[in-house]
Amino acid sequence: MAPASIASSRVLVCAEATAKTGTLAAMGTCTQWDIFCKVIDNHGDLGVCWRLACQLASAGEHARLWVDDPTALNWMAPAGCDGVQVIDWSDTEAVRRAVADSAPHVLIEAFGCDPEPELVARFAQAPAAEGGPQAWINLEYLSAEPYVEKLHRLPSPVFKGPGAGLTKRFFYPGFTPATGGLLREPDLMARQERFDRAHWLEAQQIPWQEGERLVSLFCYEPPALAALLTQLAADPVPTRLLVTAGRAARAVQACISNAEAPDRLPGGGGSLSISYLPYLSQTDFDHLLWACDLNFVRGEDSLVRALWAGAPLVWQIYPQDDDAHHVKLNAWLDWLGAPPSLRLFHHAWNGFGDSPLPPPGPLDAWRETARAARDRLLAQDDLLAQLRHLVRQLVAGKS
Ligand SMILES: Cc1cn([C@H]2C[C@H](O)[C@@H](COP(=O)(O)OP(=O)(O)O[C@H]3O[C@@H](C)[C@H](O)[C@@H](O)[C@H]3O)O2)c(=O)[nH]c1=O
Repeated sequence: MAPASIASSRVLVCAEATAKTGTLAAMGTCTQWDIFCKVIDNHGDLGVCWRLACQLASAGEHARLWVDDPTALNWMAPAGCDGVQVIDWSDTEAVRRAVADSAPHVLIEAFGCDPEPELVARFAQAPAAEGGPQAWINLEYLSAEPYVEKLHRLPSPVFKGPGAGLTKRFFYPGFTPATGGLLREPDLMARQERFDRAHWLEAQQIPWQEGERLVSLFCYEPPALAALLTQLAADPVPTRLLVTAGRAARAVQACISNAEAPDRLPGGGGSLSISYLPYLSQTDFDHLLWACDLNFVRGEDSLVRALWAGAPLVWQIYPQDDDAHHVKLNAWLDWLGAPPSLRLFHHAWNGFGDSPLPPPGPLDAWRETARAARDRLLAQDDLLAQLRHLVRQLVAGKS
């Protein structure tokens, strides 16, 4: 079951204002945004869509998130989000009610999933007096490859189905000013500054000792995982590895039980201690990244969050069959300005080539790289600001 996050209060505010002014569009704010999300595997699709929905709601918009499997929201967002309505897309009755309820002004299909045809029909026919269909956005995956700048904001006419005659717009998140940017809450940096690491670790019952290096691990099954564990266990600096729930924890446990030299791995002495974490809320996942001296992340959303954390980071990219992820990883390393040590480490961590995994670091240089990248990103508009700007331009016929 999804968390009960239907913000009737905000929906009412929208409805009352509409009655007074005649149109939602006339209000300039409080537009209804319907986001469609299919959970393929892992958590990134939902993680990104949930963040976007919450940021829209915080900005005073009405957001409905359609998701075919909302179960992960139970741990990702146990408190829900005021102003976000979750619609279980696999529930026929919920879909019927939501379609009958209202038509969106902005339709967002995340990662090329086809939105509910009946809602597309309502969207297409929305009368101008009610704000009309303002924009249909195809929100794409994140990449630092050059094609992103070329394709961002391009129109894509719809020829078939209930939306025929309308035009979708590609929206590409990205790392440079000519892309759609990255999701970032307006108060993110201020919250991070106020963060109390010792207090948070204690609240999570993580037995951290002063002087112990903290490393978070969120990964798939990296080929060099056993090598990393062995290195950390042999390092003179003590490390506490905070292993996230799910695939990362299973991968670590498999390494430990398969280890040829288990006496060098945790449980058998050495400098490495391991804490297995429960699934954290997205808010606490951020806290984890803020607390650590080195973050191993994966996929899409955790990469962005690790960039905002400003600590040294290592990315395991989502593997693709045709090895397209090699190009994607290198494009990101180029953008990052990764020093050779970080580049080499990424290649080994992601299983490119035969080089053995070097020891992580130097962490000071990696931190400097991460901070410089964050500064560049902070100087750019965030994804939501860019998305709203595009919608305003489309409404004004200027794009
Ligand atoms: C482990 C953990 C994750 N999370 C959240 C953080 C993120 O929002 C989300 C993880 O998403 P990602 O970092 O993107 O990694 P992912 O590997 O889960 O998702 C991936 O899924 C594939 C299908 C996509 O193609 C990839 O691009 C990528 O998005 O889960 C928590 O909130 N708490 C936790 O304890």
